[in-house]
Amino acid sequence: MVPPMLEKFHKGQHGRVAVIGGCADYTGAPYFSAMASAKLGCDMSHVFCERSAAQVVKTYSPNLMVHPILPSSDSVKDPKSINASELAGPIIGMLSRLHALVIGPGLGRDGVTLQVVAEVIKEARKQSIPFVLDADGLLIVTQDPELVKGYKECILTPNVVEFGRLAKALGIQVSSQAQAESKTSEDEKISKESAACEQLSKALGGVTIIQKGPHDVISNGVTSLISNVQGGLKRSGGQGDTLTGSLGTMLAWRAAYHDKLWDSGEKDNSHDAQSKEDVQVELESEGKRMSPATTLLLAAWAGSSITRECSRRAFEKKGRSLQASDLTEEVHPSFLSLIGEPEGSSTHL
Ligand SMILES: NC(=O)C1=CN([C@@H]2O[C@H](COP(=O)(O)OP(=O)(O)OC[C@H]3O[C@@H](n4cnc5c(N)ncnc54)[C@H](O)[C@@H]3O)[C@@H](O)[C@H]2O)[C@@H](O)CC1
Ligand SMILES: Nc1ncnc2c1ncn2[C@@H]1O[C@H](COP(=O)(O)OP(=O)(O)OP(=O)(O)O)[C@@H](O)[C@H]1O
Ligand SMILES: [Mg+2]
Repeated sequence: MVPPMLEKFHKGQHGRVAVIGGCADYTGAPYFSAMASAKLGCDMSHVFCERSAAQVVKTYSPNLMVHPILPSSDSVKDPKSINASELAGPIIGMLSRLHALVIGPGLGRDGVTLQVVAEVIKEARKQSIPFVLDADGLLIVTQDPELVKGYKECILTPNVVEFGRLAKALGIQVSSQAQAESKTSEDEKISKESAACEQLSKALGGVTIIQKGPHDVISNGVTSLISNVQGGLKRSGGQGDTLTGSLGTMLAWRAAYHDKLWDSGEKDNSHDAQSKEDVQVELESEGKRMSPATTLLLAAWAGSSITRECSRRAFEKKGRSLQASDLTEEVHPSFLSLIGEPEGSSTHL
């Protein structure tokens, strides 16, 4: 699924990813997310943020393209009477040029902003653009689950608290951590946790969920995986942003794989994997193209594993002083050690 580095490619073909987030309160989250996308290897990394955040994010890095086009109560005349779809126009106008969106890092909870982003989600879905929803973006789903229900090109990345809120909104019973802890074996504990994730994914019509925690549980409602690559021991804020950015690039690469941007040397596959068994066969066999359900799980697993490896490496160097920005520096070495350059890549001239 990872495109090789070839001389024939032009700018943008390795991925155009946009992060929607960044407001007066939070400027770090969209930066960490967009930088993870860029450092993993996408060609163009955009941030669509509130105007008060834009200059700040730009000063963190000249590599990002930062657009102050996300409205808020502070930037509209009358926050009580807005036309959300009209206000979403400038962002919607850019969607057709993007391969993937990351919605939520540092978005904040301003009413106008959330209404506008809900319009962007509707349009992205209409255009079949894959997206990741995190942080305050998940609040939009908690308030209106129909926005994503049944959309197979989307990944939600809730932490423990966000997972609880989503489960409550959808009427799903989540066993408390204490209940899971009380299970005798590790296997039993994991199966209890993946059951809740699987149920939530089913209730949302098969969206993919990465439930973050001591290990990440990934489920599309039919197939569940556990990502248990060793992580670090420091729980600083902002590590979830490396996850969303990495997922953005993985989704862009996945789109390139399905669009046959390069000859992967695999045989065409007319069977569209749906069941757990089908997905397993595709994951274990080589030489045949994978189906979208399989590649989405793989993208989720890769993003999760890379983030945990970044955290482990950064913790090894920095110990308890680890900050989110330390993970950013580990994205490429983590990619190389977990995945590596695909065959056929010309990484040296
Ligand atoms: N540097 C930055 O700009 C950062 C911005 N962030 C943004 O901050 C906003 C709010 O995000 P929050 O994550 O604080 O969301 P919430 O405001 O919903 O707070 C969640 C709370 O749950 C707690 N919590 C987390 N995991 C827990 C667990 N396993 N058990 C018990 N409690 C747990 C956290 O300490 C936090 O206080 C989002 O927009 C987010 O993107 C964060 O991503 C952190 C970094
Ligand atoms: N106990 C843990 N052990 C190892 N890794 C963990 C642990 N808890 C979380 N992680 C990892 O840390 C990353 C961020 O997860 P976390 O639960 O902190 O998300 P978050 O609260 O949304 O973070 P953020 O502060 O960025 O919003 C994920 O990759 C997750 O796998
Ligand atoms: Mg978070």
